[in-house]
This record gives sequence, C-alpha cells and structure tokens, in this order.
Amino acid sequence: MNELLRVLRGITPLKKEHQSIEIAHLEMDSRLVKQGTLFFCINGYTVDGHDFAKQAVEKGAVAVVAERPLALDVPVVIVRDTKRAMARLASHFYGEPTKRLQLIGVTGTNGKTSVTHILDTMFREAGQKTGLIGTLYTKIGDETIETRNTTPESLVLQQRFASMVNKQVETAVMEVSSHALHLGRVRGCDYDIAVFTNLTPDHIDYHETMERYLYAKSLLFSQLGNTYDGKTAVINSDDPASDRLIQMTTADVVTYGIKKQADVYGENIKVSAAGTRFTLHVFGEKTDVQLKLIGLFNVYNALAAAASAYVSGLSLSTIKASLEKVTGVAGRFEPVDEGQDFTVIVDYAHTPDSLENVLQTVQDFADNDIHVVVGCGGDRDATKRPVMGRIAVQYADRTIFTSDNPRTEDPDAILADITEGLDPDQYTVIVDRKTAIEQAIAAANTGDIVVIAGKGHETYQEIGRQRIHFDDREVARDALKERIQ
Ligand SMILES: CC(=O)N[C@H]1[C@@H](OP(=O)(O)OP(=O)(O)OC[C@H]2O[C@@H](n3ccc(=O)[nH]c3=O)[C@H](O)[C@@H]2O)O[C@H](CO)[C@@H](O)[C@@H]1O[C@H](C)C(=O)N[C@@H](C)C(=O)N[C@H](CCC(=O)O)C(=O)O
Ligand SMILES: Nc1ncnc2c1ncn2[C@@H]1O[C@H](COP(=O)(O)OP(=O)(O)OP(=O)(O)O)[C@@H](O)[C@H]1O
Ligand SMILES: N[C@H](CCC[C@H](N)C(=O)O)C(=O)O
Ligand SMILES: [Mg+2]
Repeated sequence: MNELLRVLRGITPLKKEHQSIEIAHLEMDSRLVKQGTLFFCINGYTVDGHDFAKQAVEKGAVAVVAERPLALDVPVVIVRDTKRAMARLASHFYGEPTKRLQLIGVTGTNGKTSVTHILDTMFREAGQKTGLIGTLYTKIGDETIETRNTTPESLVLQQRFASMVNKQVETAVMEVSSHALHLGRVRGCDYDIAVFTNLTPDHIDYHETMERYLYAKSLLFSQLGNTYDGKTAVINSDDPASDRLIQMTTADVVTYGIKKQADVYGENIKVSAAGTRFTLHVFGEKTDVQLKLIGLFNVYNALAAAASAYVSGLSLSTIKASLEKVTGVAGRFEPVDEGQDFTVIVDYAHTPDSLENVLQTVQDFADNDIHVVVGCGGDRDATKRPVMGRIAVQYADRTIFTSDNPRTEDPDAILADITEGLDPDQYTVIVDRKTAIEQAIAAANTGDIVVIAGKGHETYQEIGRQRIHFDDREVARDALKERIQ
C-alpha cells in the first residue's frame, strides 16, 4: 500500500505495520467490495460514502480513504478530497493506461456521441483496434459494456482504459460531459486530442449559469497540458465560445467550421433526405464527401472528426472513405420504416439547439407537413422547456407535447412549463408518450414527416423512481404496422 500511496502528497505517513498491506482492488461502492479492496468514501449527492465504510470493511476492505477519521479496524488514510485522491490512485494503480493509448476526448452540448462514433469508424477503417466510452455504451474492440453515465467515474474509467491497453487498443475515443469535468471524473486522463463541438443552453439546473457551464467545458482544454508535447485542441470556430476555449490551452489548436475561416472546413453543402454532400478542405487538400448522415449539424460533426483524425495522422483518403461509410448512430436521426408513404424519424434532440437543428433539417426537404412529438425530462434543466416548446410549434405543422422521462416531477407540471406562453391552438398535449406517438402516426398523410424527439436510443422511461421498458422506435413501428393493416 505504501507504493500505491506514494503518489499522494500531504498525507500522514502510514504506520510501519500498514505499509505492506496488499491492495488488490479499488472500489467506491461498498456493495461491490471484495477481499483486499482499498475503499474510497465519497460524499455524494444522495448519500455519504463514509457511512458505508464499516460495511466495506465487513466485506473485505483492507484500508479506507476518507475525508475524516473513522473508527474502523483497518487503516484510514485521510485526504482533503477523496474524489481527487481516487482519480490519482486509480490512474497509478492501473499503470497510467491513458499514457499508453492515443486518447481523444470530445466535449460540447450536442454531437459528442455522433462525433465519437464517426471517429471510431475512422480509426477502425485505418486498421486500428479502438475503444469508445460514451452515452450508448463502452466498447473495447467489439466487446460492449453497458454504462450508466456518459462519462463514468475516474475509477471505472481507469479500469476500462487498462482493459483497453491489455486488449491492444491503440486509440480510445470518449465523450466528456460537463458534469464529469466539473466533478473531476476525468482527472488523470492524458488526452492527446480534445475536441469541442458547440455550446448552447442545457444543464442550467446543474451549472446554474452559462458562464459556469462554459467553464466546466473549458477544463478539458486546460487539462490538455501546459507543454508543447504534441497535444491538439480541435475547436469549432463558428461557435462563440471558441475564443475562450482556445485561450484555456497552450496546446496546438486546429479549427474547423463552415462560416468562419478555419483549418478544416466544409463548403458546397447540399442536404437532402438521402444524405449530405459537401467538399471537405483539410489544410489545403480537398475532397468531395457523400455522407449518409443527414443535416448541416452532421457536417459539423464530420468536420470535427475529420480534423481530429487528420491531426492524428490518418490520410485524407481514409477519412473520406470512413465518412462515406458511417451510418447513423442509434437514436440519432434514426428512420423507422415499415414501408409507409411518409417518414418517421426518432431523434435524441433534448436541448433547444438540437431540436431546432433537427427540425430545420427536416423543414429543408419536407414536401408536406411536419409532425413533432416531444417533451422534456423531469429533474433536469427547466429553463429549456418553454424554449423547446416555442421551437416545436415554430417548425411543426402539428405538435404533440408529451412526457419524456418525468422522473420525480409531475408530468403535467413539466408540460405546463413547455407550453407556457403558447397559443393553445398550436399544439395538443397527450401526457402518455405511447398514445402521443400513436396519434401522431395515425394523423400523418402521404409525404409528411413525423419527428419523435428527446429519447432517441433510450429503451426505458423513468416515471417516479421506476424505470419501465419504453422504446420510441418500437412504439412507432407497432403504430405503423397497426396503420398498415
Ligand atoms: C449528480 C451526479 O452526477 N450523480 C452521480 C453520483 O451519484 P451520487 O452523488 O448520487 O452518489 P451517491 O448515491 O450519493 O453515492 C455516494 C457514494 O456512496 C457509495 N455508496 C452508496 C450506496 C451504498 O450502499 N454504498 C456505497 O458505498 C456510492 O458508490 C458513492 O461512491 O455518482 C454516481 C457514480 O459515479 C453517478 O452514477 C451519478 O450520476 C447520476 C446517475 C446522474 O444522473 N448523473 C448525471 C447528472 C450526469 O453525470 N450526466 C452526465 C451526462 C450529461 C450530458 O451531457 O447529457 C454523464 O456524464 O453521465
Ligand atoms: N453538432 C451538432 N449540433 C447541434 N445538434 C446536434 C449536433 N449533433 C447532433 N445534434 C443533435 O443533438 C442530438 C444529440 O446528439 P448526440 O447524441 O451526438 O449529442 P451528445 O452531445 O452526445 O448528447 P448527450 O450530452 O445527451 O450525450 C441529436 O439527436 C441531434 O438532434
Ligand atoms: N444526458 C442527458 C440526457 C437527457 C435525455 C432526455 N430524454 C431526458 O431524460 O431529459 C441528461 O441527463 O440531461
Ligand atoms: Mg452523448
């Protein structure tokens, strides 16, 4: 244990008889403790991990890291911040795995899942074994592991990276949420490339102001390092936050965009229902690209990925080939097709900006009416609700407001926030999401587009503290079959 703890500064030296204690595992959840574990007491939002230290010891913890003295039969190492100590010890315990991989972190309000998947396709196309950590899952090569958070806690992260190193992964791509940055989950991650997609209102419940939200995002760029050692920040120069983020890092900066001058840019963009065409310019070279992905926002995602891949040494021909190969990510602009004569799209838009982007895209090629089914999650940023309400009715010919994941909030109260200030003639409220989707599909005519927004890939609905099975795509498919019969 002495060897492990030596990386921590400012702790009381271990007693001699404790120095040789063998640490076989690190754990922050008492329920998962095994014999030989070093247990970290984390004071969380719901409970205080210090209250579970005794249980951890009963289950086999041989030492505990805590923020205050605890009466236990095992040594208690006192630190100022257990989360910080946990990140430090985890990266050391697992052999600093991120120094042995190319690590790319992607942050921003929207597009993280999309960009990480495009990058994953690119590195695979280049013949590399890849790892991916994000909203949908963690992937190591072709093995998929379920995850609860978009960006897991440091302990889990370092363990996953170690597993990637063991399995000869060369490049790992991960989504880095603002929560993770603020809570220090990614301390100890040695990023080679940090990517910024965009910053628009979301998570104000957590960060309180846009300024603090931006500050949290900027931590990824300050974390890139203070030395000129081949690290690169890849920044969307069309986003107003770009200057601030560029200032936060001394790493090399590569910009991408469409509107302003950038190192990597797209032009001649043509969006259609079949895909998106554009000319990709990368540091003076150019090539035409035919994306299967739809929408201007996906050009941004493609540019972010292209710039990062190019920086890491992939050729323009590999970049082009993989961009053309990328199919949609689950729940992102995902069509549900049962042979009907109108279009149904399930999309994870759960922020004002993403909803507007998706509806704008749909409007650009819609021949007939646009129907939208949308709601907002409970126990989450309430300020986005009326804004999303206004956006929906602005673009749609027929809007049904419904429940997303109400969680512990009253669904009617969430819907009242969404519809605040709207003309009641512009929308219908159907609290039950299944009924809302069924009605939207029943009302669609030839050539219409039905957008079901907010839950994308999610296969559950959280009502109260319960999670029930729910999948927008399944419900839509059943409704389509019913209609066709
Ligand atoms: C607000 C928040 O971020 N909460 C995270 C936090 O939970 P918490 O603070 O409530 O934890 P807690 O239940 O109080 O437990 C405290 C400690 O006691 C321990 N414990 C608890 C019970 C027990 O019996 N024994 C025990 O030892 C726990 O293991 C933990 O170490 O720590 C957990 C473990 O890391 C996270 O899973 C959890 O994320 C929850 C699920 C969450 O919803 N987080 C959201 C806000 C979030 O982080 N979202 C971003 C994506 C956002 C986006 O961009 O879309 C993400 O990265 O996922
Ligand atoms: N670059 C972009 N700009 C704006 N909107 C986007 C962009 N890319 C995707 N979107 C929209 O945002 C939704 C979420 O996209 P994606 O899952 O890639 O983002 P994310 O940042 O991973 O989100 P989350 O923070 O919830 O994990 C998509 O379904 C689409 O509607
Ligand atoms: N990671 C996002 C996902 C939101 C998805 C939406 N369906 C909701 O439940 O609000 C969040 O936790 O804010
Ligand atoms: Mg995501």
